[in-house]
Amino acid sequence: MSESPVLLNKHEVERLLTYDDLIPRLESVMGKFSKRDSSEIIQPVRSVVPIQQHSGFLGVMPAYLAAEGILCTKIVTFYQRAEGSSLPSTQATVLLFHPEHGHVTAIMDGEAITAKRTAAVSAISAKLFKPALSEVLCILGSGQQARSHYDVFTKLFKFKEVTSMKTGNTSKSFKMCFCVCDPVLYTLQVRVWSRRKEMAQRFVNDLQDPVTVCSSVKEAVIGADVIVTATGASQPILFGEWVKPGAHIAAVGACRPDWRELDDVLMREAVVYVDSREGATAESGDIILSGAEVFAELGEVLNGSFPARREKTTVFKSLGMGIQDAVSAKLVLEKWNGEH
Ligand SMILES: NC(=O)C1=CN([C@@H]2O[C@H](COP(=O)(O)OP(=O)(O)OC[C@H]3O[C@@H](n4cnc5c(N)ncnc54)[C@H](O)[C@@H]3O)[C@@H](O)[C@H]2O)C=CC1
Ligand SMILES: O=C([O-])C1=[NH+]CCC1
Repeated sequence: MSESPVLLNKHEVERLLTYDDLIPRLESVMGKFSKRDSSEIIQPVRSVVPIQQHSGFLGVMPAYLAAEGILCTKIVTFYQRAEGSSLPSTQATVLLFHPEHGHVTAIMDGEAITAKRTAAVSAISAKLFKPALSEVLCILGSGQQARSHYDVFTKLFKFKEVTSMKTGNTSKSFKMCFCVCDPVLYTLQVRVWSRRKEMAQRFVNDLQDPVTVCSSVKEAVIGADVIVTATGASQPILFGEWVKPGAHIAAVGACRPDWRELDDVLMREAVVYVDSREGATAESGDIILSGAEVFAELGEVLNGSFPARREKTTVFKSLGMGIQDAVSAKLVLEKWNGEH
């Protein structure tokens, strides 16, 4: 008889899954995935069941990683929620199986995994594609993904923007720090926009570090070097005409073939990277409806088959992959096993 599966709740998964451990595993698995060796990795495009009556979707995301001995599936629901709803719009459970015997070895919360692995993958894209001198980060949206992206981007990268010496404003939104190599005061600069300004303000109130709340997308993105779009929008909110040439956009929302976050101008002018070509051509409205050409998968850059065109405006269109959940869940289980 197989042992009962390990059950891990959101709190435990959040505690055990750290970006430092996760990022190298994601880089490795995405690089391998992009070699399309089916004796190594099998990951079909997600199956999605629309729940039209309730503006929701159920997705099933299986993956098998032979060399790592990981057999996994995530079951995820995502809903278009009214602003301020107390229910999370993305909820998930991840199941790990014994690849040889087929029984379930672990059942764990997938909300924390989804939040952290998505943000970690966007951070990998930023590491590869953001301009060498990136001073301003802009986050569109103030939900779960916005928060995990804020956490990992500010952990990995430093953003700053020159500010006038005279505006020595030391409020929460503008914490000053002194740069010893240049006698100018700098402001650590992160900007957030959300549909309702009070939601963006609530987001900022939970943070230790200074973040500027913006009243419009245009105000938030003008001059930004890195832009994260993490919204439930189904129509474009980010327009190419506002985007600084050379900026990097990590586009996380709009995961349906008829949903958009980015307009045609941006999609056609940027060099477009995706997590999976099959996923992008089946599920991304930004790609399908704009007719934009996909330049490469993130994994193809990670495994050296395609270049990172950092000098251009770049879009990384993320949809989420079962292999990302699989390596995250395995990491969580390994850590848990190490403690018990
Ligand atoms: N690429 C990936 O791997 C993943 C993508 N997602 C997608 O990322 C997006 C954000 O997910 P969560 O942070 O979990 O959701 P959330 O509900 O926590 O946050 C959504 C944010 O989008 C805003 N928003 C909703 N409708 C909007 C509209 N029409 N225009 C502008 N803003 C709007 C909300 O105000 C909120 O700030 C969703 O589209 C979700 O499906 C979620 C998980 C993984
Ligand atoms: O990868 C994922 O879990 C999701 N992508 C879009 C909604 C959920």
